[in-house]
Amino acid sequence: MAAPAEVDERQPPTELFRHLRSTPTGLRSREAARRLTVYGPNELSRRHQRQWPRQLLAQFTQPLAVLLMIAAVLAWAGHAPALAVAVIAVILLNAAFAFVQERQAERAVEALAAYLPVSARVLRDGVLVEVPARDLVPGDVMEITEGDRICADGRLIDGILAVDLSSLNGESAPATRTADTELVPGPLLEARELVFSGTSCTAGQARAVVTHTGMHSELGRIAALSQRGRPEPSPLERQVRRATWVIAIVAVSAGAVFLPIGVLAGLGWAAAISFSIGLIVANVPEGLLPIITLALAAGVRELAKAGAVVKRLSAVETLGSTTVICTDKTGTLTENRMRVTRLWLADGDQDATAAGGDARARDLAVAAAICTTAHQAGDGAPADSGDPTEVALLRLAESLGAPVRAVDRDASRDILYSFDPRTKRMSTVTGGRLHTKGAPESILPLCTRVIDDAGCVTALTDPVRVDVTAAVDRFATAGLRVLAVARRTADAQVLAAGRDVAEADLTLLGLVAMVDPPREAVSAAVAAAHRAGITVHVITGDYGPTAAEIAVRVGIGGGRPRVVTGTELEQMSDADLDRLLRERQEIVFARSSPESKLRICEALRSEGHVVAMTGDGVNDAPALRHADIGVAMGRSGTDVAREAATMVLTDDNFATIVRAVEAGRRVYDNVRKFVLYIFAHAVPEVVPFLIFALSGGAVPLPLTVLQILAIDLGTETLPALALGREKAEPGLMDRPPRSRTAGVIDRRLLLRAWGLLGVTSAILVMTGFFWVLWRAGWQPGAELTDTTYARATTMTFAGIVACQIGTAMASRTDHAALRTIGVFSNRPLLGGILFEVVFAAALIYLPPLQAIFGTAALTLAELAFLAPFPVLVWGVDEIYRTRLRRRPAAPTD
Ligand SMILES: Nc1ncnc2c1ncn2[C@@H]1O[C@H](COP(=O)(O)OP(=O)(O)OP(=O)(O)O)[C@@H](O)[C@H]1O
Repeated sequence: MAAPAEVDERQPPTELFRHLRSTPTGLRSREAARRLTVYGPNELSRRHQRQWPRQLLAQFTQPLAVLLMIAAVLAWAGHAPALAVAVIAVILLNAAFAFVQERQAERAVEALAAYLPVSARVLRDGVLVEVPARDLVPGDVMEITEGDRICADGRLIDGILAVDLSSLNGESAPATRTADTELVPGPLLEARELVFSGTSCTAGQARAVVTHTGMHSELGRIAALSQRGRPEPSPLERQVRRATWVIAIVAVSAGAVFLPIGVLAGLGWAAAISFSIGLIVANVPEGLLPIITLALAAGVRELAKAGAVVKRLSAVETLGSTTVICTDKTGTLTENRMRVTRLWLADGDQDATAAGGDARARDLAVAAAICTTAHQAGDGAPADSGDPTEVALLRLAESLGAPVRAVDRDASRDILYSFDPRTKRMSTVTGGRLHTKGAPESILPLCTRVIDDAGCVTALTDPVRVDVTAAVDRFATAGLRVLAVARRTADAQVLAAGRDVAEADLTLLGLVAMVDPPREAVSAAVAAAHRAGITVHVITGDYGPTAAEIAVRVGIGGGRPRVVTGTELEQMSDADLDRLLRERQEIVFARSSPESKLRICEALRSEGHVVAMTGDGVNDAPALRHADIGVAMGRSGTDVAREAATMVLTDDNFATIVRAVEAGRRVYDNVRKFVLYIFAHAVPEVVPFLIFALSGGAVPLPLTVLQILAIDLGTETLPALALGREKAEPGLMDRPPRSRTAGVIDRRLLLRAWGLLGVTSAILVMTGFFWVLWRAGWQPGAELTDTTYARATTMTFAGIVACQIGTAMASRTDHAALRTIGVFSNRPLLGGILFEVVFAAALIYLPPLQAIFGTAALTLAELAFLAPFPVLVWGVDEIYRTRLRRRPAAPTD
């Protein structure tokens, strides 16, 4: 990338424009395209691409690899070179495997950026257009408004902003940035006229000329200096790492204990050492962690395709344990496509589509349309943009024959008091008149007059107030969103006194009521959430009855949701709120403020809930950060909310949250499946040694050390990987959420792995071994010929492989019968099993491999003896799962 011309961003705008060869109306598109080739795209280069050698090396320095290396050295020193080579092969294969998986996981997370394109508004050819943030170039004039992420460094040329610089200086209080400012020397980050890439705008509106982009921005410089930290391990990874260590310690201790016993039982020292090492290497589950990371990454990739982009791998598992979803109403439960259907004027309700002939209706519509910042498709914008409530108001004015053009509206506007989510109103001043629109309870108390039936201004009497309130309730109980519209003349003196003084003594023009129908898939998704034991609360800025009606239509609150208003919530003590939430009734929190979202989230979390919370505004960011899963809207939300969230919905749809919960549960289940599979093989591998040791050597060692390694190396991994891809089990969303404290490796899993699958396999394997010995006429303590011994150990080896096939099939479901998901439905697993069989056959029948692994060709009768093993192991587990399903409440963890 070429460096931009050395620009001093602290010079006055006129000189800065001269240096940047730009103007306050921005660049021409062709010039911008040329600069893009010269300066390169506005993005941070990925440093870690060059870090792969270090990543690969790290695989060899991690403790488990070091442990295996010690084992290899001991084997070499103990004159067992074949074993040493085999252990080194284990180390190399594992490192390569873990490295590839980690890279894949990283790539999955990186690829998510493509689902969340960041854009910026810039002036190109004098027109305000939206471009991908990576296309910004020095000299561009960008517009920044509340909620935007600032995409390049720049100097303000007009307007005033509050910016959150915490990403650069850690300072959480917003800082003011303004165009007209005296130059005060000092640190760059504190310059009041400058804005920086990577920070965000929390309030205001301004334009700035871009001075630096990409790696030349302040953020780029910081990124170039700092090392990219390793991502935090997820709770699941931490749990599994701990379990891996416990097992490694057990394996090492078992190896250490075996050594003297082996010698006492008649093995020579060299053979006993080999054996101890084999036991350790076979039982250390070094491949487990990378498989888990990969399973989580696969979950992330799949979720992104389904419309839910999660930013951390660990979010996938948290999603699975979600117990409460707190959702917005507008746009999440509803379509966010508003249409004004009803009006209220002093003489009563009117149908909005038939009110064209009424001058008062037109006046009301124009006043509402003037008090907007949105754009209608066709009116200077390719598509509707801005708040859909406002687009509906612009459409209303047009349909009543009094269109308000966005250019005229903006050009004639003197002041904009933007929408305040606390007061729930917005005002604009145009030509000495202030127009206000907002929640009726917010506007009505500020009104002293009203337009009467004849279109004249009269005093707003109490009976009329009662009429207005009744109309609001009438509209709201029909599920309509209601706005009051008012006006006043505002002279310079009033305006100088500030917003609070200006927004008073208003004349009420009337009410507008609009429909925003529920999204189609939401009812089914709410029902699915309920079946899955998840409570759904609605937290909305809208009016109680409107929100309650929408909640009822989508099935929240069982037909009669409890409504708690913002005022009621404010008056409620923390203890009362806890009590209310403990009732597990679904609640509509209406007219709520962003602060109340945070309070509800805290209360729910303190009760032990795992909370998914949606939000889209700047003020929602704290609640999104605080929730277990903060969910932001990809389409309608602000950049600030998207940044604070853990998950971004690219379709803004409630149903996607429920789908994400399902995916989270499935990934977690699959992790348990391959942990079960990998753990199960320990028993049939260890039991042969126990029998040898306990018999004091009267029974020959049923399995050679290289045969163990062959199982560990060649036959285990592929089926385990395939289990990570298993489809959702039936009933996955009919179970209550798993408890937050439940470990992935619990007692039930261990009992099933070791006690059931492991013991069954060990019995079968040892039966096969003794059967071969018996057929050869062996007596305890008697010497064996080499061929008989080789055939007997081969039988043990092949027996373990056969049992692992049964274990793999059994591990595919946790509760359900295998036929409900289809015996042949996991193709990768069938492939893995085929590989396992071919690998084992090669070891048994290829003479060069026979020589290394001490195997001998099995006869048809012996193969026939092995054939039922997989079905028996799998069958025993089917019986266990049938009994589990019959139990009244199947455990979920
Ligand atoms: N652009 C606007 N101008 C004036 N008032 C508005 C505007 N948008 C919304 N309102 C009023 O403020 C209320 C709350 O709006 P807010 O955007 O906070 O919540 P919402 O969109 O209704 O709900 P949710 O929080 O579920 O998305 C609305 O019911 C409406 O009365």
